[in-house]
Amino acid sequence: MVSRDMDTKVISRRRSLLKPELSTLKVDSRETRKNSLSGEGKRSNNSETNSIRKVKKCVKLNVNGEDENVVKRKHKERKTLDQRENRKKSESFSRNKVEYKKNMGEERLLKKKKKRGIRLDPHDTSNKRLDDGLTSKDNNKEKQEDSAKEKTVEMSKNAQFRAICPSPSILSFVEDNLLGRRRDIQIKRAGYNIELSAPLDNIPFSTNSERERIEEPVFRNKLEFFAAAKVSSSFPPVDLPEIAFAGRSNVGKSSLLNALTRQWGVVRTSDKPGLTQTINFFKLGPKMCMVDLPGYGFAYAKEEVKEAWEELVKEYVSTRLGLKRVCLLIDTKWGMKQRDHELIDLMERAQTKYQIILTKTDTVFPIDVARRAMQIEESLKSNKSVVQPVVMVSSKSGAGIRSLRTVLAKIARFVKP
Ligand SMILES: Nc1nc2c(ncn2[C@@H]2O[C@H](COP(=O)(O)OP(=O)(O)OP(=O)(O)O)[C@@H](O)[C@H]2O)c(=O)[nH]1
Ligand SMILES: [Mg+2]
Repeated sequence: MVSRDMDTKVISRRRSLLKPELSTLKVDSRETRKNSLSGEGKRSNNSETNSIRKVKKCVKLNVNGEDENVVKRKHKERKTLDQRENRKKSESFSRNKVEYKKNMGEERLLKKKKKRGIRLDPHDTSNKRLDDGLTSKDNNKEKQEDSAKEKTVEMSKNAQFRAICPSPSILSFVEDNLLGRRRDIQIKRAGYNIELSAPLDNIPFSTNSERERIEEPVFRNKLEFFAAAKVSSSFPPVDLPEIAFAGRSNVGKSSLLNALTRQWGVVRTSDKPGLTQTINFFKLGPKMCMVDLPGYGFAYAKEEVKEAWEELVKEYVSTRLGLKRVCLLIDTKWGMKQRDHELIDLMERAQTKYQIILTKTDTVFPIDVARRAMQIEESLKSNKSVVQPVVMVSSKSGAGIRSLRTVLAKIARFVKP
């Protein structure tokens, strides 16, 4: 009985926590007590225990006397709350991580920038980082100023070039020989067969090939290679009058030899500067010798090797006894360069006869060919060893080749062997 009373008491104490059905249970428990006091039989007693059991089934109490369902619910709620908090924390952590990385990256960049900004004394010669910091800025400024100056000089050079008025004789020569960049249709209309190699060098409509049609008999001879020299001691003995072809690398020296003799491929050519690396001697019949010189200036070769070629060329043009003329080849597009002037000075001092040949005339407009010829003729007016006029040619189109043959054939004619 005591235990039963205790149960009912606990139930009433916890009624606020219980569901509505519990209030009915409370009524039941009161009735049970009444019944028990009035001494009613076992039946009522049993019904009371049954209802308590029912309550016990619905409401499980834990050790502290708390309802387990409620505790569970609370626990669940706390758990979900905790999970939410954890998620928030992890999100904020990853966000922070990204920000941290960003900051670190910026810091590193700043550090790098700071490194570049190290100020160094420009007058301290022991300092090896003169290109850093302020000095580099100064250098850049200087460079920019220099390049701007160069540009203005270059521009004024171009302007000066465009202002040249070629003489009527030069202009008419350019037109008559179809020098300069021409369209195939124009060459065709002039009566030349554009299917032939170097068509402008041949008789119009000629189907006869190559050497037989050459107007200067000396150039109909076979071109024969007979010696190559890397040093002056290996120059061959002087037997014949020599005509040498000098100029910057890739200017078209070897190609011109082939075009003059219409013997394509006898002298090797290449679009890579620096192919001819020795002084090559070719016999052209019993009366003349043609000499192909290595080029100077830019070439695919080591610096010391190029210097050796240049020295060899200088020695040849200033000391060779049999040398009757140096054809100094100049690219029409680029004109004369520093190295060309150096060689001219040397030949002036050595009193070696030389003539300027403008090459690759097919790469520029006819008016520019005339301007370049005029410009060079004017600049060399006071020189003593130069042979005028400037000759204009194109080994590719054949323009001007016949005129050059005429000039060179005269040398062979008048020279006594
Ligand atoms: N468009 C055009 N190209 C030419 C002419 N003459 C030569 N070339 C080209 O220029 C390049 C160089 O010609 P080369 O005759 O080997 O020149 P090089 O002066 O002997 O050169 P190095 O032996 O290196 O000093 C080749 O690709 C030729 O085809 C020309 O009249 N017109
Ligand atoms: Mg060559």
